[in-house]
Amino acid sequence: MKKKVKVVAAIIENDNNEILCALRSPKMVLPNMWEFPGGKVEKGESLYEAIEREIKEELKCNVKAIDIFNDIDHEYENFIVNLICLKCKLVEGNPMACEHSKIIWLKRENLDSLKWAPADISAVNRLIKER
Ligand SMILES: Nc1nc2c([nH]c(=O)n2[C@H]2C[C@H](O)[C@@H](COP(=O)(O)OP(=O)(O)OP(=O)(O)O)O2)c(=O)[nH]1
Repeated sequence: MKKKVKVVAAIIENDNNEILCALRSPKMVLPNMWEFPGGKVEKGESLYEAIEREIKEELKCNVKAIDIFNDIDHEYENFIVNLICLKCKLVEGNPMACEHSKIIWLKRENLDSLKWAPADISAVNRLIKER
């Protein structure tokens, strides 16, 4: 049976209504694909705690998780991901790409110009239709 991993990812919007997109590095699983920054939920953590911790670790800034935007299971070749995307608000600092190859801010209508990790497509499509 395939292993299932629970992953939280942050949808962070700036004052110009742009959304933060992060490019996975060539060394990561799913190399060179775009994602919403985040990572695996640890034992005993709430989803909200997990995303706030992951963002601090990966982007060296503080966010507050507001609510769950999208929750889906996606089956990859070697594992199943339960990807939970949470809307988050930047509360302190500016995101810096420490583990990612790069991060960019994009308007909703341009989100589909990137090569997204397959599990992210449903959240991306919902965001594009959101307004
Ligand atoms: N962070 C993140 N991971 C995603 C997304 N979409 C998607 O399929 N994934 C997959 C890629 C990875 O297999 C898994 C997350 O693992 P990760 O490597 O980013 O998490 P982590 O920082 O906790 O990893 P680790 O090195 O500590 O084990 O979920 C997404 O939008 N954000």
